[in-house]
Amino acid sequence: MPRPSALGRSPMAWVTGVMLASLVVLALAGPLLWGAAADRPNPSAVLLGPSAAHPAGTDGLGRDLLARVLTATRPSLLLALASVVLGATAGVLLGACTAVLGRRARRLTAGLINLLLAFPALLLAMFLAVVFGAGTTGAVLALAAAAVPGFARLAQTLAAGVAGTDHLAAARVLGLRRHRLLWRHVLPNIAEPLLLSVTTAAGTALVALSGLSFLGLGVQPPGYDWGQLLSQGLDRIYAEPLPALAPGLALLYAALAFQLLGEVLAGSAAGRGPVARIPAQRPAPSGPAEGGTVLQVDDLTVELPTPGGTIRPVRGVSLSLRPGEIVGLVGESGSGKSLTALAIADLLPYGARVSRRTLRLLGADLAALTRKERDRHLATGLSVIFQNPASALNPSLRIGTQLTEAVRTHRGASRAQATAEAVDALRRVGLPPAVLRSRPHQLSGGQRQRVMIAAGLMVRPGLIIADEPTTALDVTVQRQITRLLTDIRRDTSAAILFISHDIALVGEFCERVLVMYAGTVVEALPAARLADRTRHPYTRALVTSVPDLTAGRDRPLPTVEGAPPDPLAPAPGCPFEPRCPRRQDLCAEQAPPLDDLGAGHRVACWYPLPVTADTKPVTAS
Ligand SMILES: Nc1ncnc2c1ncn2[C@@H]1O[C@H](COP(=O)(O)OP(=O)(O)OP(=O)(O)O)[C@@H](O)[C@H]1O
Repeated sequence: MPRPSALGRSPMAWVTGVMLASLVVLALAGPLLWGAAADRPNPSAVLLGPSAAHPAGTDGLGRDLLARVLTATRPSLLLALASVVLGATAGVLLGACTAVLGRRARRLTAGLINLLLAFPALLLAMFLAVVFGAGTTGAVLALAAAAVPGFARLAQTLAAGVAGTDHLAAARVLGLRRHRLLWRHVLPNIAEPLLLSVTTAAGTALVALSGLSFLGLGVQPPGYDWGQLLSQGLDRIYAEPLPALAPGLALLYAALAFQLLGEVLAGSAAGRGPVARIPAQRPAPSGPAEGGTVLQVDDLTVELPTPGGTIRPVRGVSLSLRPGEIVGLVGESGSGKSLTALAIADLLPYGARVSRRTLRLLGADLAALTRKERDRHLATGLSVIFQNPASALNPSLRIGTQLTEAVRTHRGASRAQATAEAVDALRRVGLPPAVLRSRPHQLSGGQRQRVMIAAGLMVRPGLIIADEPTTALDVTVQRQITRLLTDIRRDTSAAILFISHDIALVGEFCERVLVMYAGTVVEALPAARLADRTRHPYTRALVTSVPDLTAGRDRPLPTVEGAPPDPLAPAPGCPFEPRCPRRQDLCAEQAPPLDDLGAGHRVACWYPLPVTADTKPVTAS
């Protein structure tokens, strides 16, 4: 929310504060100070004009109109606020839940919101006021119901932004239930714009409620609010304008105060600059690996619907990791690395279809588990470190809350125990316990990435998937993070799947490397072979295109000529064939199988390169 210091410097904020304070004082003190005069009939002073005794005149029973206007502040404000709170609560819950519902329920809810929005709000309020019955309760409920669609649409739109964030994905992997996702991860991140809307909606509700009372559908005699006083004053407006003007001015003053409040809060929020986008890390636990394998994936394929048709960005990928092993998954942008990781973590976007022959994590066949069991197994066995630590941590939560959430949810750990574990996890990644009290925006990029890694360690994962965890960091911090991952592997025996487009980094940091191209693994080999034993022309091209400091500065950097194939029009042959310097007829006709060359080396190429010793050494870029 806006900082008090920023608000304090704005003259408009001061004016707004004074106006709101005066309304609050009037609402509290009005009935006590002027309630008696407002209700006391005086047959000798009926329908008088303004005078010193009655500055706004009197009504048909001789009651002082100024006293009635001042006394009506409380009911007018309370009823308007009640209708806004009810309408906003229902609307926000309806709209925000679309971020955590399944596809079908989300569509139904979105359809319902669209349907409700088709009715003009004020007409709907009047209709409902008649249905609920003329009176205070009916008017408040009618206005609340009429406000629901607007708030629902706003919350739905805002929540859609949160739904695509890494930190919500991270929370899903943690296995948090939907209501918890909603309360902890969606609502806090959309609260600010919603609160701004609530303030302006309060002014609108005030006017609308007075309108219903004016029409005889709202507050009923002997009760009264500004709308009803306005209606009574209107009967004699040509003879005495003040009895109508006084409640009208009060209404205008209060509506303006709420409107200004919205403006001040919005201005302050905008001036603060964008909120650091969050996120964090994900989950994961530990468990015994079966047959010495932490992860076994065979023939993984992912299909995604796109406007141009269905694409298969991952096709028949197989990989396995043993405890304590660091395997690199490398390839140019769009080769399917992230989708492979997301498929393993069960985090694919809505609409994705996944098929696989085997998907075993820590001894469990994920396909054989129920949804709930799978979520729990993933939440306690797998940790995912996202590329952008600034967007992977929830900006609205303290680091301590984010670190302890998973262990408290899954292991039922007490707050003290979870905090002790969080301090230990932070220590392991080289951060002090004080970080627990920080929020993500108070940390540097490297510190956030360490926090993400610490969050993953909290569940003692058997497998850590690090999806380009160093791409957003400078080279020095990159080194610190890769060293940290190496230490973690040594200390915990967790296997690490390290995804990167930087083949030099992968060659240096990993033990085995899988090279992906156009959704398939084209070569798998020990990292030590990258320098001079690559057999696939694409891998060789990647290796030779790594710049080094000794290259002549006047010579252009080597690049891999051409572009990856169009995923909407896959060719039957080898996907690299159009760019391959060694292509022959067979390459365009048939995709090559991933042949085993022995010594952990496999290649998918009809005409693999001969082994040479003249390839340049791979050095970190
Ligand atoms: N939600 C989606 N809908 C449609 N296509 C998608 C979606 N997500 C990814 N793709 C496409 O799938 C392909 C593989 O994407 P993926 O993110 O796995 O690539 P990547 O190798 O990780 O690339 P990068 O290094 O840029 O992250 C790309 O062509 C991408 O455009």
